[in-house]
Amino acid sequence: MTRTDAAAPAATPIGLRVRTVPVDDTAPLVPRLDPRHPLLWMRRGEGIIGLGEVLRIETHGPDRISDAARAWRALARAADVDDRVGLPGSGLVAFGAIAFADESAATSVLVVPEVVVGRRDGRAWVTRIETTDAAASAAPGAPPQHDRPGAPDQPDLIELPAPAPKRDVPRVRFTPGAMPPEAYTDAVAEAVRRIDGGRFQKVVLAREIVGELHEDAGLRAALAKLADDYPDTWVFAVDGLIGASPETLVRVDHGTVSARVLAGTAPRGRDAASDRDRAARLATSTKDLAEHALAVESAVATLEPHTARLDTSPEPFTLQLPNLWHLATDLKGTLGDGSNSLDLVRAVHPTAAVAGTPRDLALAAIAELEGFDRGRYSGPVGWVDAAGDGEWAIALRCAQVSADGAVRAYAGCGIVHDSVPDDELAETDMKFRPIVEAFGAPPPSPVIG
Ligand SMILES: C=C(O[C@@H]1C=C(C(=O)O)C=C[C@H]1O)C(=O)O
Repeated sequence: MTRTDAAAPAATPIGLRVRTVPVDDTAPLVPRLDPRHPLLWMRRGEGIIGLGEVLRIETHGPDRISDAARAWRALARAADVDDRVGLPGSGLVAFGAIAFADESAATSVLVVPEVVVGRRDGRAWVTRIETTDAAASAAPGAPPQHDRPGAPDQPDLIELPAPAPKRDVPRVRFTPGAMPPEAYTDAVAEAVRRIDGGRFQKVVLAREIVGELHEDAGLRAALAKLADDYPDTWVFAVDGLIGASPETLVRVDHGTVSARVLAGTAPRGRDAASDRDRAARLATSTKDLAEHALAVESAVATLEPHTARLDTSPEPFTLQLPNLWHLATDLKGTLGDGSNSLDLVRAVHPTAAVAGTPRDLALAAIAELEGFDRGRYSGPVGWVDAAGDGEWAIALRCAQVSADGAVRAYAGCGIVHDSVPDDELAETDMKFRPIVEAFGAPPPSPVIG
């Protein structure tokens, strides 16, 4: 595995040989994941998994996204790609997870796997990636590349790991981490005071819960549960960051661009009637519509300069998830300036859905009032291909699992002038549900009608 610090002076880009072929395999993706180092991007059963690691690009600091974009362009340009499938996610891809804050200690990564298995539109494929350096340094006497099963010339001969049987989800007991509940409601009250004082319009404040994962447990069962319980979200795993996000930061596919903005949240009802009522109240709530409008404005303002055309769905709609309702707006357009998906990630991150409005004042308030490092929570997570196309979500409803088994999960809420601290705390509990249940814990609070 090669590790590249993208901020270092440009060295000769590493050569990659990439071959994608169609396969008949129709087995689900999740059981094939490497439980220790899962790489996953999936929605409604379709997507890609990565096995092994050829190289990673690591970046830090305020230029972490543009540095990664530059390093990726150089790598992709030098790659020899034979893609016989031509679907989003085939050919050369890297899985990425990017830190939320400029000053975060967390590393931003693009990980290039050795093998990618993908499924989309009823088709399946396998991609084999290797460095040409590795090919050149094959030991004397080793069989020629094309005779080895799984060599790039014959990726269809790759022996895929057998799907693993379903296992129980590992039990993790979560306790408050940075920003325990009392500190959170205090921070929300202080944010409301500052908003009322005219300092800014909206700030997103998050809190953390922490747990310990048994060293043998692996992450496959937790990911299987996220995928089963939240099929309509982006279920992801990149370098220990796992989650199920409903929010599409940006997708780029052959010159088209799309995004889904979420802001404004309500609990699900206890029965069908109260559930409908919850959704109807959310759709007409002045507080939530105002909070939502700020998030849409920020997404449009940051995407528009890169598009020839950009349309938004006319009214925010209510998006139903198993744990809550969101207000949602879809954006769709065509690219106008040759940007790739990482360029757009750089342009839109952090949106008002996870930072606030105005952005700079909101970020300063987050640093002061939250006071902990969000790591990759609320940062971009997704994948990019050789042409720069890709799919990126905002890393929400997620946890970062470290090599030592420490699990840190995060959830936050947009605070506006009429936010009520206890309601916001309850909303974070709803948002923690996917991840705490994926780790075998009971829901943190009952769904109220
Ligand atoms: C910040 C989070 O979610 C964001 C905040 C929302 C809100 O405040 O209504 C809704 C969706 C997300 O954009 C989170 O899940 O941690």
